Amino acid sequence: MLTLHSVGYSIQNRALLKDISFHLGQGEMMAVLGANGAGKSTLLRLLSAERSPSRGVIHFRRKDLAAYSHRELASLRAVLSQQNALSMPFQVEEVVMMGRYPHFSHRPGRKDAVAVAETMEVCGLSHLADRNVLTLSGGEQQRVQFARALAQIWDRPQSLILMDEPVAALDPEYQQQLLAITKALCSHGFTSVAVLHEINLAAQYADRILMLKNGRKWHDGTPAEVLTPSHIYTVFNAETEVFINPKTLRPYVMQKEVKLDASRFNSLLPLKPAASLTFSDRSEQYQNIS
Ligand SMILES: Nc1ncnc2c1ncn2[C@@H]1O[C@H](COP(=O)(O)OP(=O)(O)OP(=O)(O)O)[C@@H](O)[C@H]1O
Repeated sequence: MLTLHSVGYSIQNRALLKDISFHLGQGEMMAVLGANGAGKSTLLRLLSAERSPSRGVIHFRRKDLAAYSHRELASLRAVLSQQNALSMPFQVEEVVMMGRYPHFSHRPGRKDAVAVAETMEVCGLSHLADRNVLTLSGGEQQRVQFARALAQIWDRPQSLILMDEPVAALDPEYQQQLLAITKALCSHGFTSVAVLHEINLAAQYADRILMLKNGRKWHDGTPAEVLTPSHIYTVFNAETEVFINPKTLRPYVMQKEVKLDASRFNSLLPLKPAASLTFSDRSEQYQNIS
């Protein structure tokens, strides 16, 4: 479905991605993990053809990604990016229908209406169909954008879904729901790549995890292969304990509490450490601040 051969991307002589190779098969659900600035969004921009690699080549369905027209790509892959903010008062249904623009020229047809109705139902948005999208909460708007992306490829199994931090604004229920929908689609032939910050959601849903560090591929494999304490420490500089869920055999990562250098930290704070203060000390200090 998707193959990267030694892909690199540079901007103003700075290499943001270096020598990345991997193959993603049809039906796979890949999570991309990495610290802030590791190059995850940049990689997604290359996979969506928003930007072109400076080195190497990306093959999508055995053809150079650069050889696809915009229209062809729009009917084969959908993108849910981090910046989706709308400024016009469209109705929710109209925004979801925007996903169908590549499929009709003047008016939406029956297939388009069905795709919109079905994706809104799957995403639990049917009751919001005629709401002004600007009046929705951040999480609701994110779910509308997810439905728009799904509507774009709804009737095209074998398509690719690319998502950059799709669950960042969602509550726990909808985080699970969005990834469960994506996983269900992958079991029907779709393929997906999602940039995630939530390690345990990646562990729970992804077939495959790609870990990036400083623009390089650091680890690539199943959640159990990739999510070890030493790999996580190398990539995130975070101390963790990893347990295996006996039912799913998937890892569960527990982060250890971070201990700050107390003497240095306390010297930077405006107040004395709370433990050494009496109540009257504290109220006096707060009064002084206000
Ligand atoms: N247009 C640009 N010009 C210069 N540097 C850039 C540009 N775009 C991205 N970068 C840099 O490239 C690096 C990778 O950025 P990218 O957005 O891909 O990281 P990320 O892994 O998605 O990070 P985050 O988790 O914080 O979203 C960062 O150091 C960023 O500052």
